[in-house]
Amino acid sequence: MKKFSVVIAGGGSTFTPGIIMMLIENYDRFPIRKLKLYDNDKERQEIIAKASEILIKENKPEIEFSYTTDPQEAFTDVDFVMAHIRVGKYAMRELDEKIPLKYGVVGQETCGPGGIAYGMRSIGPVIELIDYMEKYSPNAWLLNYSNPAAIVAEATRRLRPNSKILNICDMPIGIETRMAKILGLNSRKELDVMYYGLNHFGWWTEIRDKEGNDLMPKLKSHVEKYGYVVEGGDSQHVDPSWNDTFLKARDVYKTDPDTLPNTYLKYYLFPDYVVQHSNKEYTRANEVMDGREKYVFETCKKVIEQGSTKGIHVEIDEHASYIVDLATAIAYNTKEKMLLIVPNNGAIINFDPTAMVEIPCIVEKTGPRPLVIGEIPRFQKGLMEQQVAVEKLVVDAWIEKSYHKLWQAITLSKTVPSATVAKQILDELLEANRGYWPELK
Ligand SMILES: NC(=O)c1ccc[n+]([C@@H]2O[C@H](COP(=O)([O-])OP(=O)(O)OC[C@H]3O[C@@H](n4cnc5c(N)ncnc54)[C@H](O)[C@@H]3O)[C@@H](O)[C@H]2O)c1
Ligand SMILES: O=P(O)(O)OC[C@H]1O[C@H](O[C@H]2[C@H](O)[C@@H](O)[C@@H](O)O[C@@H]2CO)[C@H](O)[C@@H](O)[C@@H]1O
Ligand SMILES: [Mn+2]
Repeated sequence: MKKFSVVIAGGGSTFTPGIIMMLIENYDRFPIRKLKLYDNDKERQEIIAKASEILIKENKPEIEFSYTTDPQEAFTDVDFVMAHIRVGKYAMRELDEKIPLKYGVVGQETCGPGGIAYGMRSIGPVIELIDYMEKYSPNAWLLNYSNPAAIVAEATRRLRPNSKILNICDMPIGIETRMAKILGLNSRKELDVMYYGLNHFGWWTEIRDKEGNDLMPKLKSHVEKYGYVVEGGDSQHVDPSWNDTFLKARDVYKTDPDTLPNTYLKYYLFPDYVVQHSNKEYTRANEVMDGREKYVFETCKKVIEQGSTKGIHVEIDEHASYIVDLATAIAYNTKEKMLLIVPNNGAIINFDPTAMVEIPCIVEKTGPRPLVIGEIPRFQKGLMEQQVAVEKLVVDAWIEKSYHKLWQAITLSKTVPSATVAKQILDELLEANRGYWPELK
């Protein structure tokens, strides 16, 4: 059996140790000969990397492990690049969230003005990853889950249309895991779903078991009362803000009881509620810095100090095994049905063929084959047209270095009440992002 060489770009990510444990756990179906970490922050990555080295030595010593900030070393001799970079790290995420909130607008990592600011920071560095990969390992695939995935995907469609990049999001996977719990099933893999939308902006239209039985009625009656809140929850969403997001799906669902919604639609359909329930001084970025980031880095430091994981629990991010599903679909032509962010190209008949949509695809050796969705209703079509225009305007703004296009993008976001407010937010984001965004004219 062929063994693969993998580089994780964004090696210093809080998700890296859990993903490495997951890769070790899934070694039998996805054998790895070489695993490299790559980051542009040497100090941050070193802590994660030194602990990872110990994890690998203890669990799969046959994997050759290394870490680097040198692109040539990182991208030479690789089959898959798994990318989860956060350009500007949590310090910039905090500003993305807090600046819009000052003006009474949703402050969120990927939705609204914060997501737009993050998109303007991420386009260049993700394109850079593609270029490194193509220069040093032209046959490799880039599996990207760096955010904001919608804007990044539109940028890669336009700027690197022939590159081997697949954009994927774990939000539907997380929600489907909850759906399986609601239904009393062991795994989301027992579900057969149809879904359409944009990234962080979509709807399930069908959920069946493998025998074809309709599971929507049971799910709807749960979501109507509790949203996606399930007994026991899950280990990744212990913070109150996540619970609120899963619960609010109850109201999002009411806007179209024919479908089941993605949780992040709450930012577009209930922005007033979201703002009222946000703390302007302490946002999700603060929660993550005080929670996940602190915990992951403290745990890694303990592992390094004692030179082993003895008595220290490093959780396997089994939820992230969708990345292995994707890699094996490409490597072994498994033809697994997966939700990916791909060019619409007629899959949604009554929608812009050039839009990047999130839809089920059969994933093969040569890449994804999107399934036909057909026509979508006016409500969803209207919302998606507005949002896709925002995403396209951001990419226009980045390519043309246009202040005006970026102002239009923020103005058009459903989360923003007027062009005046859009301009105020834009001007403050622009100052905060100097050095990250292209110089706008
Ligand atoms: N698509 C999804 O479903 C999904 C799910 C979870 C997280 N994410 C994304 O994964 C990313 C990582 O999240 P996190 O919370 O662990 O962030 P993090 O800040 O802990 O890690 C990101 C790492 O990327 C590095 N980095 C930044 N710019 C880089 C560049 N140009 N080249 C190389 N490395 C660079 C940083 O130094 C940092 O170590 C984010 O983009 C996040 O939004 C996506
Ligand atoms: O606020 P964060 O950093 O905790 O999460 C932001 C990310 O939220 C989604 O990912 C979730 C996913 O939905 C869930 O199932 C589980 O795996 O945890 C992930 C991280 O909490 C979203 O899909 C990402 O794009 C966001 O970055
Ligand atoms: Mn996502």
